[in-house]
Amino acid sequence: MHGVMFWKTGQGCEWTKAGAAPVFEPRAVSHLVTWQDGRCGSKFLASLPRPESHLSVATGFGCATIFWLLKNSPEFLKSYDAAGTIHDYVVAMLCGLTRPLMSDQNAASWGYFNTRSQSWNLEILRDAGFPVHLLPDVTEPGNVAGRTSQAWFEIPKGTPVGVALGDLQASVYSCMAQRTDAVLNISTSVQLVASMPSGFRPAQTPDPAAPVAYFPYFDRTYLAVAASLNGGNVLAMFVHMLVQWMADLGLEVEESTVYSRMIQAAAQQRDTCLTITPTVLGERHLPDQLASVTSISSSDLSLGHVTRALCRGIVQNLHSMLPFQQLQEWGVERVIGSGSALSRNEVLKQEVQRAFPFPVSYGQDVDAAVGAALVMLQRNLNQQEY
Ligand SMILES: Nc1ncnc2c1ncn2[C@@H]1O[C@H](COP(=O)(O)OP(=O)(O)O)[C@@H](O)[C@H]1O
Ligand SMILES: O=C(CO)[C@@H](O)[C@H](O)[C@H](O)[C@H](O)COP(=O)(O)O
Repeated sequence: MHGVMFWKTGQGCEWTKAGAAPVFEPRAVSHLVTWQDGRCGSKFLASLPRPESHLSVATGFGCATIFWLLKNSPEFLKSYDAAGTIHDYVVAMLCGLTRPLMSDQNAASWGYFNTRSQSWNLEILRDAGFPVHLLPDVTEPGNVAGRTSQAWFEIPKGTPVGVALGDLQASVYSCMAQRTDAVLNISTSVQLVASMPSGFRPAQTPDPAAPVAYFPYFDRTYLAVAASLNGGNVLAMFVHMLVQWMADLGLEVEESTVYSRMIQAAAQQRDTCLTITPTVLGERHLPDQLASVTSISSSDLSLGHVTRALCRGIVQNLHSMLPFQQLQEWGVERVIGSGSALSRNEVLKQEVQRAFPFPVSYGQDVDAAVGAALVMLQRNLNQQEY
């Protein structure tokens, strides 16, 4: 939802026949710059104008990436006249839109978008030389963006298509049954999310040092989100490191074997004094603070100790961003756990259960695609065109 890609209007894709059914293939498009992109360092971000928004701008956010390209690859930017998140691109191609349309959820994720006035910071951006023609039009999530211009995978031509939602908001919508639920997703990264009461309005100025951001949800409500950049990817890095060390030592081992053995070892090692702060990738609010290992004693060096400490560290890092007691103050009564890094790792589940002062349950259909479908069904069911 923070990422950006570019394309040429009218040449973004080509519809071809795959067997009997039409499919579209990308044509004059750029690669995707994702939320994980690290090209905008602290110095570069500090050189950007201050947004008129409650959300600050971090590396991997669409507008920061465009600013970077403007400074470092202006010729690249000149080759395109449309931009959006990758899901905005898909909607634009499906419907043959000449101008991309974006939900305020994705616009807020790009930065330089004011959720109160529902508008881009056009003046600030123009003054900084930003190519404002690349900013999509914005509409409310749940609105229809257009109709399919072709039949597509059994979906008939002329079917209404909703404007793309933020993937985080769509995942939350799929599983947050009540306002007293919080959602904890641990996949590549981690998000801990709680819903704010309907009258809640975030402060009007951005605070780059704040670990909790307020992302727009539906009907002018907000989600409080602690989005950590260090989740399952840290475990994946650890596994990759071990596999590489083994290869350097002349031994071959599959990553899947390492995952299962290390989880098994840590499951038997119920506690450890080893402390790992797992922020290998920094955090948006503390980009330069990297990972560390402390309290290393000779008795805590086994694979079980290290894996337990790593899993605990991921949960503790999240707690340092959004103390779990704060959730209690917001009225949270239950945590819904989701994400493949969590569902596949018993030790991470134990550490979550140990740290949260609430019951943790695991959703069956926690999925952005399910959330997007539910939004369109529930919010448009009574509209005339259905
Ligand atoms: N065999 C495994 N056992 C346990 N955890 C795994 C295994 N393989 C991957 N993971 C964890 O799941 C995380 C998410 O993996 P993946 O499914 O590839 O990504 P995503 O869910 O973000 O698309 C990885 O970062 C890693 O921590
Ligand atoms: O960064 C945030 C929220 O700020 C995430 O929602 C991010 O944009 C990603 O879309 C999500 O992390 C989902 O990706 P992944 O962890 O499943 O790879």
